[in-house]
Amino acid sequence: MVGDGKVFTLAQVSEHKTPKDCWLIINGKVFFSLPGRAFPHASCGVDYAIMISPKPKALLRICTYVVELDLGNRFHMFEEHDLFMLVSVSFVQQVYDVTKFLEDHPGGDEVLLSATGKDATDDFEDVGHSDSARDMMDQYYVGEIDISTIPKKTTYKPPNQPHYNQDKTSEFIIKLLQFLVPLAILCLAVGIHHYTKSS
Ligand code: HEM
Repeated sequence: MVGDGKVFTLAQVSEHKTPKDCWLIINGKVFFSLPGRAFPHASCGVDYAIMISPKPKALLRICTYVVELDLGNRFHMFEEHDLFMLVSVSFVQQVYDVTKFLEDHPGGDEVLLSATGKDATDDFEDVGHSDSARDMMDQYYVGEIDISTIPKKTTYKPPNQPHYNQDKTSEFIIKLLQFLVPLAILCLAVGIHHYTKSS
């Protein structure tokens, strides 16, 4: 189940990128429900796995994201048995209309404008915004984005390495010949010298 807000595509959000109309896509808030309990807001991110999980590897096997529940300013660390319930998690990104905030943003309006038309979560997180900054976000919330419309992050793949010959035998034979051939020539020369001298 996803929040009640309107769901936008990336293309729709990208239309709002001017100083008079500026929307941002931030965060990876998670909406999901556990049997009998509904948690409307939870933030997620792989970084939290390292921070909060006693068993990050086990956790990451179940779900790429780790969820940290915000229960009224108290953080709930998942117990191991909770993790198996993450299968029903839906990931959504919030859309914020920050037009009215542009002038007042302590980081300036340019950074906000440059963060439009894409998932600005990393930009937002890199700054290390305070809790009060996060609290302010709710007033600019206009909906959610359909994350399937956001291109997946591409990971760097090194170009294919040239195929090295693993068989070292031929290399060894060449080195051996480089040593044996001059030695054979030397022996032959010495032999000829002795033969001609004695005759
Ligand atoms: C709704 C979204 C946002 C809100 C409500 C917000 C709010 C704030 C607030 C209150 C501060 C003062 C410092 C703090 O309390 O953490 C701040 C600083 C800053 N913000 Fe944002 N911000 C938002 C989005 C962004 C985004 C997307 C970026 C980057 C592209 C950004 C970049 C910065 C920078 C560079 C500073 C200055 C940090 C410093 O000088 O130490 N902000 N923001």
